[in-house]
Amino acid sequence: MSSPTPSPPPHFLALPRPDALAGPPQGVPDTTTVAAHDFDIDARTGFMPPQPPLSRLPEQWEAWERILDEAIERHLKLGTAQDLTPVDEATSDAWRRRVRELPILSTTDLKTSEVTLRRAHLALAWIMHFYINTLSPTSPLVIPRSISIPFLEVSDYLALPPILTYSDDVLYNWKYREDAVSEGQVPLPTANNIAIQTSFTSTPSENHFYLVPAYMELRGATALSLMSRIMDEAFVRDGIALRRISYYLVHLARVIDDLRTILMTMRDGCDPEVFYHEVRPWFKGQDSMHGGRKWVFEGVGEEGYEHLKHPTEDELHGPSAGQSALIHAIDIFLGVGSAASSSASSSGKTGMNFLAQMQNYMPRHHRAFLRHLSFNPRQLRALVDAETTENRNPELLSAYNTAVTALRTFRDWHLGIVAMYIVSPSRRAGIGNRLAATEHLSVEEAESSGEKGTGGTNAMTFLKGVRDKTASTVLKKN
Ligand code: HEM
Repeated sequence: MSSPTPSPPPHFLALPRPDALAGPPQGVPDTTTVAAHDFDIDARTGFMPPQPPLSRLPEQWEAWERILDEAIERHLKLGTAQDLTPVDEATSDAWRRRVRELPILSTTDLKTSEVTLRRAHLALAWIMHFYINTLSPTSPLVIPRSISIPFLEVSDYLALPPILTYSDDVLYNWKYREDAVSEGQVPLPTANNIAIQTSFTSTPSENHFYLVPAYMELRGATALSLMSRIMDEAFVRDGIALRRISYYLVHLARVIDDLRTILMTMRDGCDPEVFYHEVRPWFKGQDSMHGGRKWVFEGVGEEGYEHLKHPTEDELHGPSAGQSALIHAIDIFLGVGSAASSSASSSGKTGMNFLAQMQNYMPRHHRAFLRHLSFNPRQLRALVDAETTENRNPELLSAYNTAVTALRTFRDWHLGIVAMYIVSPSRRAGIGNRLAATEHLSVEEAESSGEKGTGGTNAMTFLKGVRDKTASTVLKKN
């Protein structure tokens, strides 16, 4: 007699989340992200995870955590700092020597959990940026094998570039404030209960610099749910559905206005001088290096490491909020040319290609979401265009244009932030200082000299271009 067929296990989506450290039991899919099957977006927190990211790797990789702690506790100074003393240099030298002496830890067991991999990417990225940016402005930029090998492997598993990304300093870099959580309770993250886990300088300005975009991401959850509702109504597309779309679009415009208001709270806690001179230089990618020096990832091409590939130039831009999937999603949804046409495969360092390139720096589920959004067969702009011919549905036209204009205004104000945090401090610093040539040019000078943003763009020209593209997305009807 044959044995009875075992009853099917409960659907994996109904299973409890596995322990982030232990990973899922054998044969059970990893559901440690909220909805890895569904773009890892949470209806309440948007692109931010609804539970705090892992704050420390399991014991096996404690050496990375310890060396990162040490860099932070010793307040390592930038190799380009004007006030660098011989003691500072010796402290950084000793720390870098200890990094080189670390064993090459295996990354195989990290693969059991997405959240563990994320923490590994974060830890290794911060260590690498500490390492590179404490070097003197003329040193060769060699990332030692103890870091380069595991970092290239972890980045490969996550399909991310091996560099600090927006997800490492914002999305997965928060914890609950100690005074905000009572025992046994796990609240949702809000602007009132989160703090930052890791920073280069431990200054309030740097913490605030990461918190503001985190607050924006949380507010952005409403934008994502409005988009989803609008897409449902677009499917129905009758008179009532069009009226509802108008209503939701006006609501979306208000949410974008809120994002702008939150952006401007940057001024409440981030000092432009501290940001420009002490925080921003830590973000430098390969393209912002003094003297155009290239980064070398040790181990690549060596025997036993044939699986490692040296990152390309396009994979070594420093972190930028241009990597926030939220703003890209709004762009694509409203049909702003910049992002709507991006396929993340285009190359090139300037203009709209830059935004497409930035998608490669986003967590892969979010990148997949943007791709999904851009392939939506019922594109909103085309719908509004078609439904408002011959003066029909003026309410819909106006609602759509209100949302686009809110986004354009957001970008106007963002330009103001860039002026305040990059242009003005660079002017005050003067441009006589050639040592920090890439950091000390005004935007006008930058435009003519090719000064770059941390993401490697000719910052102001690029940002104005995207703002103008947004402005030209407004639908005009005669
Ligand atoms: C002190 C604060 C900020 C400064 C100095 C700043 C500066 C810049 C710069 C220079 C760029 C050009 C790209 C690059 O090379 O990195 C950029 C792009 C961008 N930034 Fe910011 N940024 C700040 C805060 C924010 C925040 C909080 C957000 C919100 C998520 C944001 C959203 C964007 C977006 C979406 C882009 C891509 C261009 C666009 O879509 O218009 N920025 N930013």
